[in-house]
Amino acid sequence: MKTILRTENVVKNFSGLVAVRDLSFEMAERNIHALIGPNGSGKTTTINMITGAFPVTSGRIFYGDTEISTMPTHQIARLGIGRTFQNLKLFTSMTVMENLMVGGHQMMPSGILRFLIDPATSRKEEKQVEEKAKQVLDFIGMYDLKDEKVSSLPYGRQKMTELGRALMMDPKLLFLDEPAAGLNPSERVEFVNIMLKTFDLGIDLFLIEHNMDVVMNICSRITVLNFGAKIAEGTPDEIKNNDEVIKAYLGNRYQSEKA
Ligand SMILES: Nc1ncnc2c1ncn2[C@@H]1O[C@H](COP(=O)(O)OP(=O)(O)OP(=O)(O)O)[C@@H](O)[C@H]1O
Repeated sequence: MKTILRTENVVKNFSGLVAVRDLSFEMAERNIHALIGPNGSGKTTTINMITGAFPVTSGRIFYGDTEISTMPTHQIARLGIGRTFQNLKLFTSMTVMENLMVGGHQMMPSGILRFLIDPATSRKEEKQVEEKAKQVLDFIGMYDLKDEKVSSLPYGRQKMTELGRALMMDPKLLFLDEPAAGLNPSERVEFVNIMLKTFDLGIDLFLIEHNMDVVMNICSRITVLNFGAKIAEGTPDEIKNNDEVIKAYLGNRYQSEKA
């Protein structure tokens, strides 16, 4: 199967602290892949390097055949890599619709200068972004909430808004940082359903997640970090039964969740 993402010996140092050490892994196309591990093991830092938010200290990252290790965030986004954040990065005083439109505009060629030079094209783009936002709102089941201020919505709806904003950027590969965190059981079921629908659209998913029920049920491949280093990789069954992963992270937690 074709590889969509590959890291080669990636390292991230924060003034003396090695957050990610010599990390090499591959993600195959048409997969839901998870990155798991204890708090502080380097998961978010890894996503930050892949999406261009942090420069790598050393090592290389490839999206398909394209090296992205030194590309700026906006260029990586334009290639088709999207993300959501552990601590939501929404404009809370704006409406749901406005937040989605900000996401859509980031992918449009026109900026404020273009509006001054060519207002007709800018208006056409505005209309396209609005149409797309309506489709995305429908897809995430939030059309009725489109005019609500984000700050007035429950956390589960805010998280869904962030997913919607990421979808506005037409990703081919979407990174989700702890999608299930903070959700109540029914919100979690709904979010998982939307993630699966997103995958069915042809968008590959890469999750950081501590909820092992979610990970074990929807992911086909899992990479495990501990103290910044990869300690295991495999299918959910392989990971559940890996002694090093049980010792470093899972303990009997997964067994007790299943009980
Ligand atoms: N900007 C930063 N500056 C300095 N240290 C950082 C920075 N970002 C992360 N770290 C450190 O790097 C290490 C890895 O952090 P990271 O957030 O990647 O872990 P994580 O596995 O995502 O944890 P969690 O599951 O708690 O989200 C931690 O020791 C953290 O304190």
